[in-house]
Parts: sequence; structure tokens; C-alpha cells
Amino acid sequence: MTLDDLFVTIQSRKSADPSSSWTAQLLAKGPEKCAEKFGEEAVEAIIEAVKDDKAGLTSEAADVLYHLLVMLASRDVALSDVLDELSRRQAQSGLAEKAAR
Ligand SMILES: N=c1c2ncn([C@@H]3O[C@H](COP(=O)(O)OP(=O)(O)OP(=O)(O)O)[C@@H](O)[C@H]3O)c2ncn1[C@@H]1O[C@H](COP(=O)(O)O)[C@@H](O)[C@H]1O
Repeated sequence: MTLDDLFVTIQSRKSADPSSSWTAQLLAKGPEKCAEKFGEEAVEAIIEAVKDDKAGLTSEAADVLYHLLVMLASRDVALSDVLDELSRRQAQSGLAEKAAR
């Protein structure tokens, strides 16, 4: 399962019957609720990281990634645009490294 695959599945839940899927139910509650859930999951991941609980952090990190994708879908922001932004930054930092040499 890639993040792309998961995002496609999540996007398909925007038009699904809320009773058919937890994701469809969350999206039907609106972008504010999706953002709130993302925040909750991020805090849970922080707690596991501070405790140095690797299994707990792995599980919470999966929740964070899933809820980030739900939040992006809820606001019609494409995962590919986020990845393009990361690529742009990587290219910039590569240029800065070259200039420093
Ligand atoms: N990756 C996930 C995933 N990660 C977390 N969750 C759900 O996110 C919820 C978060 O847990 P919480 O304890 O916060 O939820 P809760 O207490 O039930 O909810 P609240 O009462 O707090 O609102 C759980 O109900 C999990 O099932 C996920 N639900 C779905 N997916 C994937 O999303 C895709 C679509 O799934 P459907 O939701 O079944 O369409 C599939 O590929 C799934 O594997």
C-alpha cells in the first residue's frame, strides 16, 4: 500500500454513503472535524515519541498519515501537490549545497 493508493481510496469515500465507511463518515462531518482528528492523532504520536515507545509511535504515525490524507482530501488539496512542494524544496536545498561548495 502506497500513500498514493490510500489517498485515491480516501478521495473515493468523499462520494460514498457515510454509513458504508468510517472514512466516508469522517469526511461527511466536514473539514473542521477532519482537522480536529488530525490534531488529536498528532498529539498521540508526540506522546509515543516522548515515551520512546517505538511500537506505539509506529501505530500512531500510521494514524497521523491517514488523518493527514483525510484532511487534505476534505479541502481538495492533492497529495501530488504536497509531494511537488517537497521536491521543490529538495531541489532548492540541492542548489544551495552546490552554491556553498
Ligand atoms: N488507514 C486507515 C485508518 N487509520 C485509522 N483509521 C480509523 O481512524 C479512527 C481513529 O481512531 P479513534 O480512536 O480516534 O476513532 P474513534 O474513537 O472511533 O472516533 P471518534 O469517536 O474519536 O471520532 C479509527 O476508527 C480507525 O479505524 C483508519 N480508517 C481507515 N483507514 C484506511 O482507509 C481506507 C478506507 O477505509 P474505510 O474507512 O473503511 O472506507 C482503507 O484503506 C483503510 O485501511
